[in-house]
Amino acid sequence: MQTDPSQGVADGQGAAVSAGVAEGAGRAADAPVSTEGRGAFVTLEGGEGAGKSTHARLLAAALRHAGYDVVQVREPGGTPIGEALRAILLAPESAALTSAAELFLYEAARAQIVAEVIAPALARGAAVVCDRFTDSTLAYQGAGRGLDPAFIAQANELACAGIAPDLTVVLRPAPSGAAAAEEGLKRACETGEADRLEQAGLAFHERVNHAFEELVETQDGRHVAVASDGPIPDTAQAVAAAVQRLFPQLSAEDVDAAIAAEGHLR
Ligand SMILES: Nc1ncnc2c1ncn2[C@@H]1O[C@H](COP(=O)(O)OP(=O)(O)OP(=O)(O)O)[C@@H](O)[C@H]1O
Ligand SMILES: Cc1cn([C@H]2C[C@H](O)[C@@H](COP(=O)(O)O)O2)c(=O)[nH]c1=O
Repeated sequence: MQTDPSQGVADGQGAAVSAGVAEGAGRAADAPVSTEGRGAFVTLEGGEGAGKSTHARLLAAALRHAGYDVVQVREPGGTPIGEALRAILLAPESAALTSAAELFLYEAARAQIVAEVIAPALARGAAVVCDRFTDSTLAYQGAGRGLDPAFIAQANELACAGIAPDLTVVLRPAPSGAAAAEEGLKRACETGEADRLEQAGLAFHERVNHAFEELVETQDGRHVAVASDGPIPDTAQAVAAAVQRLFPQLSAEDVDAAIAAEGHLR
């Protein structure tokens, strides 16, 4: 379970991002991404323990080192209301929460962070790095809980008010959905008591991880898979390479600096 509630707005300085775009839109995987004057929006996705918070943090630090103005956030959370909803959603004591109630709480947290943090940051030209976003709802409440994906897409749209990620890095702690679920849960549960979602069972998490695989397989030009089954520095460089077309100033040296600052060894 990710317990650090300190993720929120943290601004760097310097160059605004000159890139952005509408969701999916059938881009080639290596095509440049245009953000039409606003900042760039990157999301990190994957099942439990995939490495999202580690790589959101390292990517944000590398981008700041490269001179970008960066806002790093997580979902659910990132605003006082969102963090309160996160506490309800993750508490094992919330076991009675229905799937519909769960969906609406995630969407409420999302509507809040989009309005309060993400939209204003993008409007001023900042880069936004977000740990989980709308794809998590499709994977967890759609594939995991069995709610209608078309309804979820509509709910996502309402909460996002026209904002969509330019690029999404899907982290894979193992090559297949089933193995990723097992390895990711093992990693996540090593770091503390399992939260309500982590307690949902292996079959649930296999469906979730399979759904992330399916999003990558759409080859829509937004979803990029990155293996997180090796050393953290290698994955950090691969994440940076995956988003480089949004951030031309970002270099391997910036990633090295972020890695060194966190004390990771090669
Ligand atoms: N290549 C890697 N990249 C990221 N994390 C890794 C890697 N290899 C091992 N790990 C370990 O996996 C664990 C989970 O990482 P992290 O908390 O970043 O994942 P997460 O996806 O944010 O988890 P959660 O879904 O529980 O919030 C950490 O203990 C981390 O050290
Ligand atoms: C955004 C979102 C998240 N979830 C789930 C996924 C995780 O189990 C938790 C968040 O905790 P983490 O430490 O950030 O991994 O919430 C979900 O089910 N639906 C969503 O839309």
